[in-house]
Amino acid sequence: MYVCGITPYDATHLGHAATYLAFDLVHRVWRDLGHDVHYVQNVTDIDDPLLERAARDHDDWVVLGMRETALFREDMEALRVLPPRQYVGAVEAMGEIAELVGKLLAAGAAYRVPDPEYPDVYFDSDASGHFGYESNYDEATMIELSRERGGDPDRPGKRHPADALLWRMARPGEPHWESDLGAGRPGWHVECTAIALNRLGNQIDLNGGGSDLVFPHHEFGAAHAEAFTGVHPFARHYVHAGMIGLDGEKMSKSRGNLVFVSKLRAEDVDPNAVRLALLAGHYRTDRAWTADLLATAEARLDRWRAAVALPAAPPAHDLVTRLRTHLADDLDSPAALAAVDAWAGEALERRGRDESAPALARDAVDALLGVAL
Ligand SMILES: Nc1ncnc2c1ncn2[C@@H]1O[C@H](COS(=O)(=O)NC(=O)[C@@H](N)CS)[C@@H](O)[C@H]1O
Ligand SMILES: [Zn+2]
Repeated sequence: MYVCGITPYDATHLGHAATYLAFDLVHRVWRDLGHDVHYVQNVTDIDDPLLERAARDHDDWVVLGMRETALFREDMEALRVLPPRQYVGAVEAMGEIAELVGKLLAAGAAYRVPDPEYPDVYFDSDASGHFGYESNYDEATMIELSRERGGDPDRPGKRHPADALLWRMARPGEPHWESDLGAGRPGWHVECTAIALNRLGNQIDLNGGGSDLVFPHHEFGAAHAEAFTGVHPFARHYVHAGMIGLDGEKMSKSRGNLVFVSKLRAEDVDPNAVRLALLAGHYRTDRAWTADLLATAEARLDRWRAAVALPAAPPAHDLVTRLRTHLADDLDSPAALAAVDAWAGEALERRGRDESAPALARDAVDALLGVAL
């Protein structure tokens, strides 16, 4: 499983958290089924948005990235997200990224624009032979989203407007790395392709992220991999989580309407309540963060904790079965939470005589939902 990591600034807002919680459910379900999950995640610790934020705040971009990456990992641990087996920064993977770009260029899957000053390397969207299958967007949409999300469709000399940058030749004042391609730095998508291919192989089970990664990021991630390996599809499943909003707007760095996990933690909000609040909505649904959502989750957490503290309760075996069934049904966490509500309600109202039930319920909620009672 390759799940795209953060671009390390403005970490960790509740949108990030919701997306990593979605893939934490996948991770837990697969481990519950006995799979030895090889989970890899990157950190986009070199890219235009990070450099822009560092410049805005007169911050060193390396220090900003390290600080925010540390905060992100702390927040993930607080939310009881199981860590990936490998957590790889683009900067530390620079050699293998440049190597992949060189191979794509040598294979004719990439080209340099005829710009004598900056002959940047672009990927030819026709190179994989399957371009567009991941998003299924039409060309106009692709060009629009490319423009909105870091692409440069109007750049003269590109074979196709949406062709993605693979290697940006060094500009004055910009960080750059020596390579056979000349000094420069990588495009966004190829960073993830190199890190995933080199650790997970030519075909993976799941490539995941939020829905704003459908295009261009995961489309090109797939196309770069497939053009290089000839193996299609790169990922058997491309899974995208819905957007968390605030006051009707998507929670995003550009809008600055962010609620941070670390701020809630500093206000002594139990991270398990934050986790429950985000799991109360289906992972693919665009949904809002509200104070009410958190209050409801806190009450739910208290009730669940009271139930598992009982000396005995109704048997919890079919609760475990229900949790597994609901999560197997496209990660239906709302139904899973309702199943625990039902068991806890019965335990608190009518008690029960099974002395092993409270511990079984507690362990199942911990293992499958990641919530500590
Ligand atoms: N409001 C939001 N709701 C849900 N998920 C979000 C939201 N904003 C960002 N995300 C997701 O959080 C993850 C990290 O986003 S990010 O920090 O912008 N970083 C990146 O998208 C790239 N570093 C991926 S290689 C991505 O999967 C993104 O889709
Ligand atoms: Zn990525």
